[in-house]
Amino acid sequence: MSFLNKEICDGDNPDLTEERRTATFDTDRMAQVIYGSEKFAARRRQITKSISRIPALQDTKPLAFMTREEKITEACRELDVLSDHWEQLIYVNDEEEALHLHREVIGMEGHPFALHETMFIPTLVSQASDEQQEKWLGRARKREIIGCYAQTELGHGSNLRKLETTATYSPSTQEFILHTPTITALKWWPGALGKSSNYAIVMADLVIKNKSYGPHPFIVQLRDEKTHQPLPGITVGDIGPKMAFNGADNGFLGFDHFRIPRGNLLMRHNRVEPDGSYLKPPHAKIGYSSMVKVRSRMAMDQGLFMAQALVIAVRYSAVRRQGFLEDKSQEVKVLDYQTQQHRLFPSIARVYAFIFCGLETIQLYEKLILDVNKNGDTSGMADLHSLTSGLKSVVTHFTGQGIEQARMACGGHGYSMASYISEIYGVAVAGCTYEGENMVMLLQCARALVKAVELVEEGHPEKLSPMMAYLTKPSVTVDLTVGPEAYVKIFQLIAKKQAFKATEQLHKFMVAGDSRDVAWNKSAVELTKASRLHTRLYILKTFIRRVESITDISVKAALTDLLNLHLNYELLDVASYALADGIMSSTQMDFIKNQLYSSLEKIRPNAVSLMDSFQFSDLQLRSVLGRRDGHVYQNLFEWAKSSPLNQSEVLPSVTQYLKPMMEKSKL
Ligand SMILES: CCCCC/C=C\C/C=C\C/C=C\CC/C=C/C(=O)SCCNC(=O)CCNC(=O)[C@H](O)C(C)(C)COP(=O)(O)OP(=O)(O)OC[C@H]1O[C@@H](n2cnc3c(N)ncnc32)[C@H](O)[C@@H]1OP(=O)(O)O
Ligand SMILES: Cc1cc2nc3c(=O)[nH]c(=O)nc-3n(C[C@H](O)[C@H](O)[C@H](O)COP(=O)(O)OP(=O)(O)OC[C@H]3O[C@@H](n4cnc5c(N)ncnc54)[C@H](O)[C@@H]3O)c2cc1C
Repeated sequence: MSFLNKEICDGDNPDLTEERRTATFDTDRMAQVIYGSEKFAARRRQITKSISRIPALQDTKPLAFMTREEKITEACRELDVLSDHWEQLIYVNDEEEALHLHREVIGMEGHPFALHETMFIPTLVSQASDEQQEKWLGRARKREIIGCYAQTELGHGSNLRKLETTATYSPSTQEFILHTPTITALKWWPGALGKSSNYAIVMADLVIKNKSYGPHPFIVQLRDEKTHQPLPGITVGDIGPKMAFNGADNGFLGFDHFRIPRGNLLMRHNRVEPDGSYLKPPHAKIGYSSMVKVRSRMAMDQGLFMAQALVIAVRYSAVRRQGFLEDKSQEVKVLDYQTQQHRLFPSIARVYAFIFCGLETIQLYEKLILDVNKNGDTSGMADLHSLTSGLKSVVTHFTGQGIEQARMACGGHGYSMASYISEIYGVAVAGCTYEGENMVMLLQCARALVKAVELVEEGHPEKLSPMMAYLTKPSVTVDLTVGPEAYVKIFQLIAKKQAFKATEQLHKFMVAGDSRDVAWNKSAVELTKASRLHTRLYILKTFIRRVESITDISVKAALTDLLNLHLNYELLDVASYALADGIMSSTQMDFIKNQLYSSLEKIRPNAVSLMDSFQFSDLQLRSVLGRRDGHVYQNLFEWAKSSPLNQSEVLPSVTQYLKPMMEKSKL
């Protein structure tokens, strides 16, 4: 079957054109599955087309050759152009369309609105009262003000209970006094805080009549709206260059007894009355909702990061020829090597799996916020917190690994910034740290798991949430040839065993006299293992559910191959648990390996199209190696020629140092 789009393929590298001819499915149809609906997939394409018609948004100097200041200026220039065209390009207030627009035009290196869209506005939506929304939300949405989310401090990021910034209520003036009592209390890391934002959501310890009520969100004006100068009492600046993400001005912030009105405490769920009396929220952690929101997006966002790296690596692997197989008259595409396929294809499967999870968790968050805001129903919070805590940790870890493999799969050229993979890697792995350090979040997920195991042990399995129901499944012998459900059963047994073992270890230390906290720490590695298995089981089940629901036969067939690869690869990856516990035999292991190798062969003809289906434009990819036309060598040469070092034949470093040094050596 051929789905070659003549218009697109004309003039492309013939090797890539051949790959596109062999695809067994329509990439537009696959895009509908990836992006969750026909409507959104079509809107993405429409937006991409509209962007391509705006000359001011087309390629400028490559980002790799820009200084940090130039990158920030360029991002702001693009934002300005976008704002002139905003209403033509996207439906106003459509978060997904806005994210796509930013991703495509400005890319992933950060920009002044990165936190405005992803945390500042969502915090106002979830935490501000109707009255407060009236005051700030409209202005924020119109971009009259730029906001960020200032929580982490120099001394504390993970342990929020120890944040030191205080917001002390003064009943006589009906104000909160924000203060940074020590150097470690300086806010440190918030994106777009340093130079761009003029407002921030500041998480500070609410203090009333000498009593601490823990971290609460406040909206704080940082800079004068006309001059952009910091307001008196505020110290703010950029924290300096980072591993990647250098288009963003992550910042520091200190307060010197800075006063804000009482109405600046976000009061949708809790209140401080004029006399200082405090009304509790319906759930103690409701103020953390913006973090849950970002975590619920991370499977999707990280999946898309890994997808970008894989589009580059897979296209390049179809163009790169090196070495021989049977035919000695022509070198083979490196994509034909089994090792190359094994390096890339399991990550392709993970990309799809992560994205399917992301589609689900984004919706779960939206539902939760509706339940909380409309009905005061907080019952879904604990489950979503534990699910997204585990998911963000597992997904970011594997995304980092997958991107690094994609880089190596491009050989030497992968190491060049022309590939853009190093930037994608640098940005993606920040996700292992932000929104909760991965180990810390795995341990949050483990709290829920241990509680669930304890319920089973106490004879209350009926109280388990559906996600934990597998903890009651009895051991069974499984015939792997029957299909995905058999893999799920084995995975469930492995995950269940580990959850029980880790809990047993915890209890053993407690019985021996350790406090729960100490016993917890002595069991922490085992607990994180349980969380990973639990989360990987969720990912696997989501992948299966999604593929089962697809109606397009050819898309479903291609994704079934990918799903089979995923099932075999994941099970093989955790086989040591299964072997140790006698859940799987070595014969079954051999079966899984053979299935895995045959999946690689099945996926091979669709590899390029599976990645083309993400429909990233060249503008978004920013990769010389990964361009859709596949003219890698010509483009690489052009790119190298544009290096600032090549703008003169003899560099000052040569005339100033190397020449005199060589002259001296002659004497
Ligand atoms: C957004 C990006 C999209 C686009 C991508 C483009 C480019 C990306 C590139 C760059 C990055 C761009 C943006 C990055 C933005 C980053 C922002 C940030 O990083 S903001 C700061 C994030 N900080 C954290 O995540 C801190 C982590 N720590 C915590 O969350 C908490 O301290 C912790 C660990 C949960 C503990 O909280 P604590 O208050 O101490 O609670 P306890 O331990 O006492 O637990 C008591 C019970 O409460 C439960 N709990 C905790 N949190 C929640 C919650 N949110 N919801 C529900 N329940 C919760 C906890 O599990 C306990 O339950 P049990 O008692 O066990 O039942
Ligand atoms: C690119 C980027 C963007 C960011 N953007 C923002 C932002 O917009 N706003 C904002 O407020 N913050 C932001 N942050 C900060 C980020 O949220 C924190 O860095 C993160 O939550 C981790 O906290 P930490 O730095 O205190 O790490 P630490 O907690 O100091 O981690 C150090 C080590 O200690 C371990 N550790 C800590 N506690 C425990 C525990 N209880 N049990 C076991 N191990 C533990 C960790 O696993 C880790 O190995 C950003 C960070 C980055 C890198």
